Amino acid sequence: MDIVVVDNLEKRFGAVCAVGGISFRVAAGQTVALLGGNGAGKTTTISMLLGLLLPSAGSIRLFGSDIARSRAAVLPRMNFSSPYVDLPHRLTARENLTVFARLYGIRNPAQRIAELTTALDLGALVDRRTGSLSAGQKTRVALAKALLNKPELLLLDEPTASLDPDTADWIRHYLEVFQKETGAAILLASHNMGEVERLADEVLMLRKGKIVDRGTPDDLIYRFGRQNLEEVFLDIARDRRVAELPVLS
Ligand SMILES: Nc1ncnc2c1ncn2[C@@H]1O[C@H](COP(=O)(O)OP(=O)(O)OP(=O)(O)O)[C@@H](O)[C@H]1O
Repeated sequence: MDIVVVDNLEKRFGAVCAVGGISFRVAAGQTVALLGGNGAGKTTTISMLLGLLLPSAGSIRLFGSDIARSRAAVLPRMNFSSPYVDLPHRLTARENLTVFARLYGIRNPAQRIAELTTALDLGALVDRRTGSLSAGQKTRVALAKALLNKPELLLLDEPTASLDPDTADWIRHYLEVFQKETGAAILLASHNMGEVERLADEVLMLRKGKIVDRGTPDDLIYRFGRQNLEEVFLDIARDRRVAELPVLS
């Protein structure tokens, strides 16, 4: 079952075309990754799926409903994590999680927070003020926030940003387990190619708001004749640089 159906989605900011007519689907239990350089349109796409930005054109269907008409019905079934959205600094991590648990109408917030505290190893952090946590610690609290309502659709913008390699690795493992247990659909934006290679069933290569290539990580690596996704990404990025070089007369 398709949880996300995006059709010809566009977002313009004045003269800037941030997202230029992209179409994709994410099925239950599937992870789709948005990959692209700085400014390619990943965050803008995620913001439109969350209903934080209105598309300039195109449509977004989530759980079979047009988000433009049924945002209130679909939002409780989804959640997101982004390093660009800070939780209030003066509250402890537990207080922040409790506020969000209440917003999501979770029946037993204390129990759910305890589960996530164990799962994400937050025991030493959860009663500290959020503003006093390191970037990597905040990332883990943000992930706990994203998992509070056991979302059927999880939007992850750089989910392992600022995490050391060991912590990032077990967070990825935890996301895999969560998806296996719940059948959640995941849309992931990441600059970490190893992460995308490991987690994604399909990769959408974005450049200047357009999908310039797509496929499974293995398919892309094979077609580009490369060893890994990082090399594929560099091929695509370098094409762009060549195309953007000024023409010398
Ligand atoms: N509010 C805004 N007003 C004007 N332009 C914007 C706005 N938000 C994004 N843009 C522009 O839209 C384009 C896409 O930005 P977006 O943040 O979606 O890229 P991204 O792929 O997430 O990049 P990064 O990897 O750097 O996070 C960029 O050119 C950016 O400057």
